[in-house]
Amino acid sequence: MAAHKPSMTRSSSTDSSALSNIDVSPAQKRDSSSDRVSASTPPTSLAETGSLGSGKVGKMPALDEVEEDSERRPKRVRSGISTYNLKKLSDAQLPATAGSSRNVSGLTGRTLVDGRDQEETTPFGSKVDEAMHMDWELPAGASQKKSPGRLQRKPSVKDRVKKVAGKVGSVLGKRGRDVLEAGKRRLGKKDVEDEAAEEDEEEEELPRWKKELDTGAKGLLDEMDLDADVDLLPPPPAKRARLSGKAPLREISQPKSAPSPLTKASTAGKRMKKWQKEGLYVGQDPDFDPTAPGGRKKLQKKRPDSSASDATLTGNSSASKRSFVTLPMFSYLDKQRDFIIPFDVFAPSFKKGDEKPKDWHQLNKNRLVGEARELWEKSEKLPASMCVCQPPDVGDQGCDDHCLNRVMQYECNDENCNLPASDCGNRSFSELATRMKKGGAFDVGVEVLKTENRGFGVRSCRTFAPGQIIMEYTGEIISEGECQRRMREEYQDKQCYYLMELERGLIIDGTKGSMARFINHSCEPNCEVRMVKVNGTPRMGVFAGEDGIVTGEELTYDYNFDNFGKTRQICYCGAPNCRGYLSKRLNASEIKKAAKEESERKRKAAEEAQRHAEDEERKKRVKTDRGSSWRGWVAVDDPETKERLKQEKKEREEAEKSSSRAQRLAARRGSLPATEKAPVIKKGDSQRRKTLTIENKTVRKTSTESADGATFSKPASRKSHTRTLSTGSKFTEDLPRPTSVHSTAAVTRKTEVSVTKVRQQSISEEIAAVEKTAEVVEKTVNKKRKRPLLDAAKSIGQAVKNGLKGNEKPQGANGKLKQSTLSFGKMQ
Ligand SMILES: C[S@@+](CC[C@H](N)C(=O)[O-])C[C@H]1O[C@@H](n2cnc3c(N)ncnc32)[C@H](O)[C@@H]1O
Repeated sequence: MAAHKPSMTRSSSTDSSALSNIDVSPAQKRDSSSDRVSASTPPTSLAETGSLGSGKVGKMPALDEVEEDSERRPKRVRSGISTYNLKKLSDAQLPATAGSSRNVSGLTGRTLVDGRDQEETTPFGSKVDEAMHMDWELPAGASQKKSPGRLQRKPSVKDRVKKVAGKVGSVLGKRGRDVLEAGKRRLGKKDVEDEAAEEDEEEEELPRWKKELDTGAKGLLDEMDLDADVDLLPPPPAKRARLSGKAPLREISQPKSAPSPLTKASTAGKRMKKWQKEGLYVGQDPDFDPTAPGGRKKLQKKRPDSSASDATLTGNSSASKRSFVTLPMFSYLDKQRDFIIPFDVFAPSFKKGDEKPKDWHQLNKNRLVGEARELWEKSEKLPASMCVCQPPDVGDQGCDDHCLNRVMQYECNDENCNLPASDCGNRSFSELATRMKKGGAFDVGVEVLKTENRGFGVRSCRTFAPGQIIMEYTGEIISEGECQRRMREEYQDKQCYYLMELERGLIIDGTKGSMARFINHSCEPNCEVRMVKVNGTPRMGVFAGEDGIVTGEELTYDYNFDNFGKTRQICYCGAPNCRGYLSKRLNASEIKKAAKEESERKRKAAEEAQRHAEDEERKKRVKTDRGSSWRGWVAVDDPETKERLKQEKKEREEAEKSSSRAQRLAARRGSLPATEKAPVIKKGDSQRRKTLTIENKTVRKTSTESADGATFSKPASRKSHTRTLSTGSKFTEDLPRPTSVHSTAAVTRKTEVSVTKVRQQSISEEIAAVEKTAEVVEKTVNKKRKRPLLDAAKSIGQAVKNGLKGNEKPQGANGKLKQSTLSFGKMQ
């Protein structure tokens, strides 16, 4: 079988990272096997565990392990699935060791090349073996018969077989077995000579399962409208989305297409590693470390162009320079997910139990509605443009910031751009179309998340370079009139609006629209939304901002609207320079005006607050001053009344000072409190008199009604009235000036009661003294006689006491005080 020995080494000819470093050279096999295994593994645990976590891709044991294992096992002939052993197909060239047969699922490079022990037992295998040898060692003449391109395709025959086998080893389900059988039949039928010719047919007639595997998860945007560039791509893959569980399988093949900016790297040079296409590294340059100080600067250095960045991110440039890539965004893992197994990392889509947006009709292409259609048709046709950009230097990207098309917001295409697509840096929507066509979660690169206080939002699940297109904002295109109508009639009760101006007079209503509708506002955004004319059609794209986007970041842009809804909405973006509201960013004069208005508003608010505080304070004071008898009158703020009362007080004070009569009375009264000094009422003060009159009446009434039942039931003299009145007046004066007349009466009543108590004490003392005197006199003067004087004194005293207690009327003729009572009156 010397002719079957391949003489070349293949290090990266397959899509799979697991298979990409398989060395089929027997000479080198043993020495470098372990190195190759590690080299084919992504540099962190993510890629390794991606396959482990999925549970669908077979575990890859280390080569030594496999060898040991095989030596221990007895050699056995396998049938069924095992007859399709890749060892056969790949024409093993390693020296055979006893019992080197292995389980298919334990795929390693060694497994693929060491299958000699089964040759005799598998005619099918030997056929394939022959075919494989033909691939590699066709005589020169034979190869010349075929087209020159054939030789280039030959490695892919092998790869494809390996892929199939890889699936057998990894999927291991009924489907896998069916596939295997189908492949077996197909291969078995064909003649070796014809096989290569049929490759192309096979490629076209891929069964559904193959398409699914090839395309992987369709992702979330299965209705994406693809523009003209899509024509260059092969027919779309399976219609239904296959979610992240299948994501690791997508790497198996790339769609054959004309080179696009995105696929350029993979078609022109090395193929992309799995970890570069799936997982948190997607879109990330190996040199890029967002956690390092100034790490983002690395992103900024890149050209603000998606195709350029994606080309560099494929690993062709810096990936090859480094043996390790930087770690992905751990914030993503810490904050958003439980880090259980890395498979979670590979499943950026919704998990069970996550809240999903309701009432979202996904619409991934713009739809003209109503009169917008007419407006659209009538709209000014854009003039054709042609950029004059020169081919870029090696490693650079053309159509940069100076590109005429770019400046005019036109996207370059083959008609309006001189450069080939691979050199042009102004084909964002074309790149987006390619990504969406692939449809995997990491190609789409975004997912919906539920935020704490802003409803739903959108988060990236890959890295985007500055200026790279992320997604398109699509929805129903409506006219302004229709927009007003919807706002008025349909959305009046809504919290969220999804309206965005596309062009003059045309608005995109994303209520039915793409995932971009969920992007929230931030006063310090990381994205920007721009209109670009693609083949003459205006489209709205969401682009990464100048700092780029790292995996796990929430996407935001500045809404910058005038009136988002009827009232201003409070902004919860949390940016240090947050404007506070979801409102427009203002220019200098508007800021000045707004600042003035704001300060005026603040001043008024402060005044109001001050007034309120004063009112509160005054109410409190009034309450305290008035004590428990206070009935809740409101203090009067009327300045006139205040002034008048002040004046009155002053007059009274002066009168009090100058009244000698008042002083005499005070001296005579002795025990009475000084505050009860009677003021002198000025003549001519009619107002004052009037007030006093009212008080006077009140006092009289009070005397009668008093619970204490004052015994002075004989109408009080003019003098006593004056005294009482003065007391009431004084008390009133001390109050914080309620103007109610009613208040004066109440206060007066209280005053009267307090005065009466003082008098009661005084009277009692007098009575006691009189009684004592009478007793002494009678004892001394006439012991034998009756004691009329003492009796009279006692009688009077008793009467007074009774009167004070209110029990009985005082003793005396007709209930009236006797003569002696008059002297009591004098004693006051
Ligand atoms: C276009 S929608 C964005 C998606 C929305 N969060 C949802 O759940 O559908 C705009 C609405 O989101 C909310 N929103 C967006 N950004 C916000 C922010 N920074 N602060 C508060 N609310 C915000 C507001 O209610 C706004 O009307």
